[in-house]
Amino acid sequence: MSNELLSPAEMSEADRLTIAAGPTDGIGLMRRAGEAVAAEVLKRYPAATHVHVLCGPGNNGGDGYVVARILAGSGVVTTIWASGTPRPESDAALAAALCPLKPRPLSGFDAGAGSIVVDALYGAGLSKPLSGDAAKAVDTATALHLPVVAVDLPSGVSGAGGEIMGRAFRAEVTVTFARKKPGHLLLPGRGQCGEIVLADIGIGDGIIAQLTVSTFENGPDLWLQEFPVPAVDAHKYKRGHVGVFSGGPSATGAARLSALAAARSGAGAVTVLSPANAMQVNAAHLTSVMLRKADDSVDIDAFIGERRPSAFVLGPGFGVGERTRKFALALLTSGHLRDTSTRIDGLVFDADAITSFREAPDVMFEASRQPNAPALVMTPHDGEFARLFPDIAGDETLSKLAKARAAAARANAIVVYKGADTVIAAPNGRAAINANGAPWLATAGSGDVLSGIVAGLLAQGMAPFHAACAAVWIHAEAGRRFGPGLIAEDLPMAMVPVLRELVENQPDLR
Ligand SMILES: NC(=O)C1=CN([C@@H]2O[C@H](COP(=O)(O)OP(=O)(O)OC[C@H]3O[C@@H](n4cnc5c(N)ncnc54)[C@H](O)[C@@H]3O)[C@@H](O)[C@H]2O)[C@@H](O)CC1
Ligand SMILES: Nc1ncnc2c1ncn2[C@@H]1O[C@H](COP(=O)(O)OP(=O)(O)O)[C@@H](O)[C@H]1O
Ligand SMILES: [K+]
Repeated sequence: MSNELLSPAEMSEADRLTIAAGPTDGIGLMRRAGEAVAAEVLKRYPAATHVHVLCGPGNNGGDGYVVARILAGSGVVTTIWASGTPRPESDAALAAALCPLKPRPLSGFDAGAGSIVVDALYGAGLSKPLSGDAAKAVDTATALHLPVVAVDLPSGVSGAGGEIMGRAFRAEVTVTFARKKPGHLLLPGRGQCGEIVLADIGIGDGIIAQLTVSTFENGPDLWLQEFPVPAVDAHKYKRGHVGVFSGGPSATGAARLSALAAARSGAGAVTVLSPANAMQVNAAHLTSVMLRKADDSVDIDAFIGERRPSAFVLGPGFGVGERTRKFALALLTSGHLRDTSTRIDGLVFDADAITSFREAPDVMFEASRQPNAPALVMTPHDGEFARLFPDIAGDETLSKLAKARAAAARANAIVVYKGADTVIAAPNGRAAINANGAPWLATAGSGDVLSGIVAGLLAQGMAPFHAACAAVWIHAEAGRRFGPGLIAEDLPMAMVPVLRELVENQPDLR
């Protein structure tokens, strides 16, 4: 697998383990890193008149000296602009010594039209906001509209969390090594990277395996093995039964969107659970999806007892308040109603089910921590996240990845922290960052569809973290492929070709 995302600390550990295992040494890794960047520059900009390589004082700068040496050796007019000098006897100092070009001070950086910038100022070691000559270099490159090739990360972007520290280069291409870093996928960092090229510099899969990485880029590699495909002798209830709670007569659409998505994602049966006064409205709009009255927890218990649902969605269009809290807690404590052979595989709390606990989030967390509680997946967008986890949301030292992890641990739930860079985090610290979406998904009801897909996959027995990851990826893929004109109603149908490809690519078709 190559979907692991390495923190700066994990990357330097990979570096250390590789060198310890031999035969590659530190300068060997640096040489391969520089060669990969130089090859990319030569391939992409064959007509460049002049390449300006900006070198920092650390190993990122060391990579830059290798790039400059290769480019100059290939006949490209090359200038090095250096900020500080590498620490004596470091790999970077050796790379600088092997480079025949005399560096000029970064303070004087200037470039003519047709030039290319190689940004090798700071990478994984960025420790404070860009300032002084480095910040000025960003401004100069931006003002001159120069194409930038970033080494490892655009300088100023945090590899751990994607934050922009002070200022950052906006690269056309970023060449990174061994594995991507979270900062390549999280916003705003992702927007600064341009195209990301992953170069093999000799850090093997065996080394990465020793790191026990817990952060991944979301994609089929992570969960395809587990993706549900019905067995030959399947019947509809074996494929899972999802219950989706509907709001009142003027707020029923969200639940139906969610229900349809649950059905499309492969649940064998889906029931909309409706207040008595919204039964007619729902009935007028449902065909394959079933309908049943659910006004209170007695109705919920009866449904669970008689119809053996395996997953529920609560929240879309449901309304904020005491009734929602009661329903949520009834579901979280429904374990006692089921024997282990027919337990509820999971709950999805979205929208109003999240907001309803804003005054007393601990009441929900307490219930979700009980040993019998069904697995809980929550799908907050930014606003909902801040209502349930105000202190985590407001902590500016935390990245979106760290926030999602902290929330998942506190709530004992899978947290799908939505947005253009959705993060899926589990209470045990595993997390995935999603990057296949598109802004077409920013349309009313899109989140309702997502909650239904999660429930559909939970009902088919996928483990909660993987169900959430798969749902987010499928939802994003469907929206991205559909493109302009997308509305939430289109998403369930747009999922079909995506699902087909997943099933056809499944390694273990039953
Ligand atoms: N770890 C690995 O496996 C490999 C790392 N390589 C390169 O090494 C880089 C990491 O090297 P380092 O750990 O030396 O880190 P960097 O070269 O990214 O930066 C470290 C240096 O910059 C200074 N610094 C950081 N932020 C600053 C700021 N805003 N203003 C002024 N000074 C600042 C630090 O004090 C330190 O001297 C990677 O990004 C990559 O380019 C490659 O050589 C290949 C192998
Ligand atoms: N710019 C974007 N790029 C990619 N995905 C996006 C973007 N904006 C929103 N989304 C996705 O669209 C969905 C919107 O959900 P949500 O905010 O709950 O909307 P609604 O409440 O209207 O259903 C989420 O899955 C989110 O990740
Ligand atoms: K850089």
